[in-house]
Amino acid sequence: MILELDCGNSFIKWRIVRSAFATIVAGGVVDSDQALVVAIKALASPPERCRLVSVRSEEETESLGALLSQHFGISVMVAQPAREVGSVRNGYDDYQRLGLDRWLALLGGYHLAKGACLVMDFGTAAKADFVAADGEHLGGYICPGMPLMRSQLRTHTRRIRYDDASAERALSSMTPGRSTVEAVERGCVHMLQGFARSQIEYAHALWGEGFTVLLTGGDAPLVQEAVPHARVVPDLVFVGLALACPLD
Ligand SMILES: Nc1ncnc2c1ncn2[C@@H]1O[C@H](COP(=O)(O)OP(=O)(O)OP(=O)(O)O)[C@@H](O)[C@H]1O
Ligand SMILES: CC(C)(CO)[C@@H](O)C(=O)NCCC(=O)O
Ligand SMILES: [K+]
Repeated sequence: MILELDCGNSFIKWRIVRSAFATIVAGGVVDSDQALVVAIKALASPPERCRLVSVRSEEETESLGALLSQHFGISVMVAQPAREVGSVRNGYDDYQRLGLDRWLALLGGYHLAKGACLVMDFGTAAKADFVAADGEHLGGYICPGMPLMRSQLRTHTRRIRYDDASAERALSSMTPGRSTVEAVERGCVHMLQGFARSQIEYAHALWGEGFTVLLTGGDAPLVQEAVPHARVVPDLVFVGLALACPLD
């Protein structure tokens, strides 16, 4: 059993897979290291190995690794920046600066698309990355995701206040908002969808029709309907993690 972790800015996504590329046995989303330990302890059989990707600080990532080896006696393989993996070449001037969640998502995207692809990840931040047919990463874009847009509006205005339950209800439709919560929630979704559409336009200009669009991240479903031909792959970062950290 392999424990796989994607440590994002807001949440830790975890799952247990049977062998390197095989079946998913369990999985979940937690908001702290402690909650992760509790979730893994509740499993019928403990993991024997672990691989993870983190966009957190080195200290935070190390302390999570230490916690896992303390509780489960497993060694932890941590995804590292790379100039290339297989035929995919990191497009940053300084390859170490490219966020590892982006790097793994685009490795996974190219692996699945087997050709030119546009990979978009809608998490705390929204990210888009372009990989050409020969595996060259052309670079990408980063902007605030849904959680950051919404919290900026709530924090920097006096009269935007609403709870999470009404936010969820507001997204049952995309017609112009008739209350604050509808106006903000739907407005932010439009921002994400507009971001996605403009990336696709750019990909069209570069590659014509010959490319695949892949969507991932917790808020990918909010964008999906605006991008009818996209493939939604919730575990895209894990696909890349298996390629960057082979355990077999
Ligand atoms: N089951 C879920 N668990 C957690 N977040 C979810 C879930 N479903 C949807 N979301 C939404 O997904 C967003 C967070 O996405 P994700 O978990 O991909 O972020 P992250 O990995 O912490 O951030 P980033 O990828 O930018 O580092 C939030 O807006 C959250 O409300
Ligand atoms: C952009 C985020 C925060 C998204 O999780 C992450 O990929 C990151 O910390 N990246 C480093 C900066 C960069 O990718 O240029
Ligand atoms: K992520």
